[in-house]
Amino acid sequence: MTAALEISGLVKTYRSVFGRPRAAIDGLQMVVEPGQIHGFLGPNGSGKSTTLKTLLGLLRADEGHMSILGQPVPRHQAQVAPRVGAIVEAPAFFGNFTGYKTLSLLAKAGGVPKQRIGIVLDQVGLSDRAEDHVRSYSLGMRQRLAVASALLKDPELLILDEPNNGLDPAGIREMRDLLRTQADRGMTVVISSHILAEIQQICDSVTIISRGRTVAAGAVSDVLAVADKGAYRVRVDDHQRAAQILIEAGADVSVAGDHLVVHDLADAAWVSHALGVNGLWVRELAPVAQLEDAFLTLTGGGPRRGAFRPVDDSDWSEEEQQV
Ligand SMILES: Nc1ncnc2c1ncn2[C@@H]1O[C@H](COP(=O)(O)OP(=O)(O)OP(=O)(O)O)[C@@H](O)[C@H]1O
Repeated sequence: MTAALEISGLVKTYRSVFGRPRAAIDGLQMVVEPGQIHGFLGPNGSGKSTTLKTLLGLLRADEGHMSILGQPVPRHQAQVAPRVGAIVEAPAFFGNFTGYKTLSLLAKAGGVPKQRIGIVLDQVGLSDRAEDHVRSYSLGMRQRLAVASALLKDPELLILDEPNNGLDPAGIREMRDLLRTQADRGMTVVISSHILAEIQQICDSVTIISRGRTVAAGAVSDVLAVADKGAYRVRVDDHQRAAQILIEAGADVSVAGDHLVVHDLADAAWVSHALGVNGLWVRELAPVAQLEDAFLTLTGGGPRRGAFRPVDDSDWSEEEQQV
């Protein structure tokens, strides 16, 4: 089956007049199968927006191959554009226009039949506010209006950069249902997000990037299994002191919110013993099973040696590889 989206060996370097050239994307790989909801994840500055902008023809790549719905881009961008809906940067709406008028202008400009406006307003839950001015909309409602504008042409591929920004928990749930309904109808959805628990609930597959490179990709369960190897989630009352004890005892530890993740652990009992003899009692000790932990394991300080990396790491310095 033809991939909905395929990127290989993508390189994008930003050049400024004064500073050094900066490789924002450095050999990135990504494949999204049709009909899936795919999470595109990475820490701040890892290159997600640059990748999506390059894919959509807003930036020019230095190297690499990209295709959308089986068509190489940017060569066939004009042909695929009507089949792709995207929000990559928060769109600016006119506050004096109503939601309906905003969408009707966009529909007219895109040659979309008027009937689609009511349908998409309904899909994003804005029908009852359609005649209100956009300036009276909350951030979350503007976000939903943006998604409605991307859905207008009933695209085969929908690309959303941080679609849950500004949404309250109920709004996030509605967005999840909306995207799931679209995927069940056969639409492929790519979302970038920092809300990893949300991604874990909604996505069939993910690509995790760090420093412009792919560090893990595949079904959510497969990515968890890769990160899971030897990584344990540890909860204790005083996790700062626990981290200190474990690091002094030679463990590779990162702090993840209110708990620790201990990496490359051969024997989990070693942790409870090391903490127990120091008077700290372990409340939870479990293999990593949350995407958030997997994400930290895979991106903490950059790609880790031994983690699944379908890209060449020969140009990484020894120091960088060991972080
Ligand atoms: N116009 C630009 N000129 C120079 N450097 C840039 C430019 N845009 C982005 N960068 C740099 O490229 C790298 C990747 O940025 P990008 O915005 O793609 O990351 P991101 O993963 O989308 O981050 P975030 O999650 O914070 O939005 C960063 O180091 C950023 O500083």
